[in-house]
Amino acid sequence: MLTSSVAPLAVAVLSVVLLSILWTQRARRSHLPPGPPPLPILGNLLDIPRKLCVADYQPLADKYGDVVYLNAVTQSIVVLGTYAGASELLDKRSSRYSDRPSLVMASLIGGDWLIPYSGYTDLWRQRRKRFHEFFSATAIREYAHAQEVGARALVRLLLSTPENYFDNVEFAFGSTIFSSVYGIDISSPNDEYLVMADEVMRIIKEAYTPGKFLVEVFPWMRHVPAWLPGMSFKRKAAEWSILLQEMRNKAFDAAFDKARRGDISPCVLTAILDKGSNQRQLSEDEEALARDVCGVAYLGASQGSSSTFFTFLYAMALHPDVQRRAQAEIDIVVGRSRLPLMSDRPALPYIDALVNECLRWMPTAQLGVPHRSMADDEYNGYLIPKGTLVLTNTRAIGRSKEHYVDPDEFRPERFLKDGQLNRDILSPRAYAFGFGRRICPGMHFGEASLFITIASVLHALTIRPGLDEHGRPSLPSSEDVPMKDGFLTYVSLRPRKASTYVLCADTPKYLATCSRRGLEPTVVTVGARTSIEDTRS
Ligand code: HEM
Repeated sequence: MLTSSVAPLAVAVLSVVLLSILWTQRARRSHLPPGPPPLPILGNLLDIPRKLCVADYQPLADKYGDVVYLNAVTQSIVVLGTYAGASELLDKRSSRYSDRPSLVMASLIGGDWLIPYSGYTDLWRQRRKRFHEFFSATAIREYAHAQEVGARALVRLLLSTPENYFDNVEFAFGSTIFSSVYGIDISSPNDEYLVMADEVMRIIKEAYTPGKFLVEVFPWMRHVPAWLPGMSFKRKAAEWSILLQEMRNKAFDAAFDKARRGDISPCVLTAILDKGSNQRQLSEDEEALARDVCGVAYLGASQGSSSTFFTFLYAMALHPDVQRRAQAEIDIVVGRSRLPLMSDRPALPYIDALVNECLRWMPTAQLGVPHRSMADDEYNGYLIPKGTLVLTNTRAIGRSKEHYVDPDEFRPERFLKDGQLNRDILSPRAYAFGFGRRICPGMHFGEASLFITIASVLHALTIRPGLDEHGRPSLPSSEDVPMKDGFLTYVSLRPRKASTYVLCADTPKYLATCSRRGLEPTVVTVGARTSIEDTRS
């Protein structure tokens, strides 16, 4: 009796609850930013460009505007196309937008300490704070020498094997960060630390590719035994976690040993040791933190600097006028008998402007690195739901007419006024290195490395278009040039005429040693031009 009278009431209540849920969801959806209409269940999965690369994404931006909303099954994605939008959300409201997407594979490979990928956690805050201490604008002055040595190593390699410039560039930036962090000099691309770090980079790329592993869609799979069919991801993760730990510890242990013996040049590790609670001794926690900070530096650094340098090479081949102007500035300030030094930087504003222009014209992370929102938010009347992945179209910002005149042109002088950097023009460091609490903590190091490497290479070499199969100069349009791959065959490097200098790691010391021992510095003839090269390494 009771049952028969309650049943209709229960059905009515349930219907009201369901309707109100549906109504709320619909109302929420109607406040979302514009985007392609979603399909049932899949959402916009089929609209999302496979690699979410900027060229594929642009038609969506052209159609739906500066804030585009996409939904991949259950994952909300927002792509911001203006500096104002990105700065408002990611800089000003940084406390709500500083998380990262969390991936099961990341925790299976033990990657919680990897600053770029970890969530907005206490562990991340601690590591990031420590990282910043050793890579602030002031702290990086300590590594100027290592950066100069790296730039010279690259010049030497490019003079001897210009056709291998791709590997040479990657090696030079990799070895520079290694010696800045661990005080370890790396003399060959086959060095075990470098090989290991590159392998780890490859693993990280694979492990952090969204949708690559089914376990990201069905997280319960992580609890299924590894020997069952379809569980190869678990075996992979176990192997990878060993490699990741090896990479974190091997160079650190070797450098730590050298530091204890006092047999190491100033580097991040020595700076950490000097700041430790007890001279050159670290507590267990301090040591774990130090291992993480040092390990992350190589992984963070390796991508940004070299891909911006490839942009530079391409831009120089395309714009010989810019190249000539940059070389003229270097020749006047530095002269032809030595390579540029970091201390020349204040007198080389055009080179600084050139670095800026490379970062603006083709930013490395063209859709930024995803930030994840931590609470519902509202922007320009649109709802940005909690858990949304926010991407920034940094390429569109760099090419925006709102900030730059003739934005598609490669013109470093846009950043200069009265021979100095013009602070009124939006600097690419405001977006090319990301935003807010997640902004790249290695930006000062990265910029300085680019400056000295670009100045040194321009001093020694001329960059020209590569040749096509008929031997004619050929350069694809910038739209067709991928950031790295496929870009190799298009540039050729030639030594500049009439420059003679010493290409060794520590020129004054080398010359002093030569004169003390009554030795002549080694002279090597390269192409049309004579240079003096240190053959010790
Ligand atoms: C031209 C060179 C570089 C460029 C263009 C660049 C760009 C970026 C970008 C776009 C991000 C993502 C920021 C965000 O999420 O908003 C980032 C993060 C990061 N970068 Fe760089 N970077 C460069 C050099 C370096 C160097 C030299 C280091 C290390 C010494 C480094 C270490 C890092 C780290 C650790 C993060 C993660 C920050 C976090 O998630 O909290 N980067 N970088």
